[in-house]
Amino acid sequence: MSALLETSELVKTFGAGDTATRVLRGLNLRLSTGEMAALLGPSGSGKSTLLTILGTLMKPTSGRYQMLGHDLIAADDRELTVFRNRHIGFVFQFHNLLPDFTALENVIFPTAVREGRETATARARGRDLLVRMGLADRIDFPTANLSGGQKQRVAVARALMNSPELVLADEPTGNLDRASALQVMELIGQINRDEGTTFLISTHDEKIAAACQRQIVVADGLVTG
Ligand SMILES: Nc1ncnc2c1ncn2[C@@H]1O[C@H](COP(=O)(O)OP(=O)(O)OP(=O)(O)O)[C@@H](O)[C@H]1O
Repeated sequence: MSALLETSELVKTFGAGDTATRVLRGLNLRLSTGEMAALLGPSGSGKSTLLTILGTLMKPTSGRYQMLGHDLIAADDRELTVFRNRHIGFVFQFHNLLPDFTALENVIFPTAVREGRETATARARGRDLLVRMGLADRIDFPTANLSGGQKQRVAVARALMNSPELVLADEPTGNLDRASALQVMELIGQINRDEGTTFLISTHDEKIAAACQRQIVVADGLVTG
């Protein structure tokens, strides 16, 4: 499989002097197109830091990072925003849905804001994704009225709206019960198989990790397994 992204010798240090914390210590990672990988490691090992850097939301202190042939270290903020909007989707533990907006409005909202209008194509894509997330009968419900698992499935649909090559998920099932968590993972797996979307999913849960084809372990700021 071809490489979707590759990091080399990523270092991230927070702070300076005596209080400096070196979180990533020369981390090397390669993700192939179409992989569904779990990111495991003890609390504080640097998983969220790594996801934030891979999502181009923060630059490393040093090291190299390439995705789809782009040098994302050399890119400026404007180029990174364009790149991120086009190629990367995000799912977080706390989904940040707008509670008074319907499921469909939440899914298409970021795209509508970016494009300055809401198109029929976007609505159709949003509906299709919600149906695939098992939410056909919840499309026009305000998200305040949905269960935790349903909300997280809306968040996954929102992340997929622009057909990104990569979806980064930071403990997406962290506040769900086991059955809802496994259902979200099953639906992510279907999207991975159907659309070839690459997923990197941080989790503390071995069962969630086992639902992925690959397990990447981070410890002390390095990939150790
Ligand atoms: N902005 C920051 N400033 C200073 N230190 C930070 C900052 N962000 C993260 N850290 C530190 O970096 C280390 C790694 O944090 P990170 O959130 O990446 O770990 P994690 O593996 O995702 O942990 P968890 O599994 O508990 O979510 C921690 O010691 C944290 O305190």
